[in-house]
Amino acid sequence: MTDAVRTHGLFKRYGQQIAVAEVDLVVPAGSFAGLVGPNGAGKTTTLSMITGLLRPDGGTAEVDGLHVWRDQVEVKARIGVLPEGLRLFERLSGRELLLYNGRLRGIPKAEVEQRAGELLAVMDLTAAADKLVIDYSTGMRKKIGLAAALLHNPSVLFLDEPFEGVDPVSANTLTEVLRRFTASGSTVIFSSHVMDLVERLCDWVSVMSAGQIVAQGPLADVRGGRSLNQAFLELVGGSPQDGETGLTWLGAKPRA
Ligand SMILES: Nc1ncnc2c1ncn2[C@@H]1O[C@H](COP(=O)(O)OP(=O)(O)OP(=O)(O)O)[C@@H](O)[C@H]1O
Repeated sequence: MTDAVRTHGLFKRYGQQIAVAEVDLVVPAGSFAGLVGPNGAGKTTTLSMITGLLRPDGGTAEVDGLHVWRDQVEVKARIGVLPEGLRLFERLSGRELLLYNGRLRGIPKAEVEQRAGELLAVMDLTAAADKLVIDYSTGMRKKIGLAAALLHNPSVLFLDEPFEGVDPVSANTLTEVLRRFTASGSTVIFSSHVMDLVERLCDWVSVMSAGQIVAQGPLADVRGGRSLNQAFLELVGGSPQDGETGLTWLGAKPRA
């Protein structure tokens, strides 16, 4: 089977800083895949290059066997993206935003209206459907962004920190929507810092550290009998004691 995503030697530098150092990321089709790593590991930079938002300095990226930068139109038709720091059209209502996105994607009007109504209902946004996006909360923005990314039924969905700012009830709903999506053979790739969530949702994990993939494969293999959190700490070189060095002054009572 074709991998949903495959990169070869993907590379990006910002001045002296190497953000992504020849990364070979693989995600099998139909996976619910997690991309994890500490702050600054290169996750957003990697996802941006795979989704055609940022041009790599080296290497290649393929989605469904198509070259991201050579077959741009075909790739963009197949993917849905919820990027970090998503910019939305603030002066449209949630419903208008979905209808506009659907028309841009070339979906017939009646079909877009039906899909938009269903997505708004599933995301619990029906009551806010006619409110301007500028008045949406952080979690509501994530949900309308996710609805926009799903509207054209993409083959591969890329989500950068999709659960950040989302309340637990909505997070459960999003989880169910995404589970249903992968059960039908589509692929989800999401970045997260929340190991419990990744462990609960994902069947495939890629761990990044300092611009490189340090572990990748089925969840059980990456965990290796440990919790994912423990495996993560061992892989990225952290230890639970690290936070205890220094800071002896913090919390110390002022001397009388
Ligand atoms: N536009 C930019 N200009 C300069 N350096 C950048 C830029 N974007 C990212 N970097 C650097 O590239 C490295 C990787 O950043 P990136 O945002 O990809 O990490 P991340 O794994 O997504 O981090 P986080 O978990 O904190 O979101 C970091 O060292 C960061 O400082």
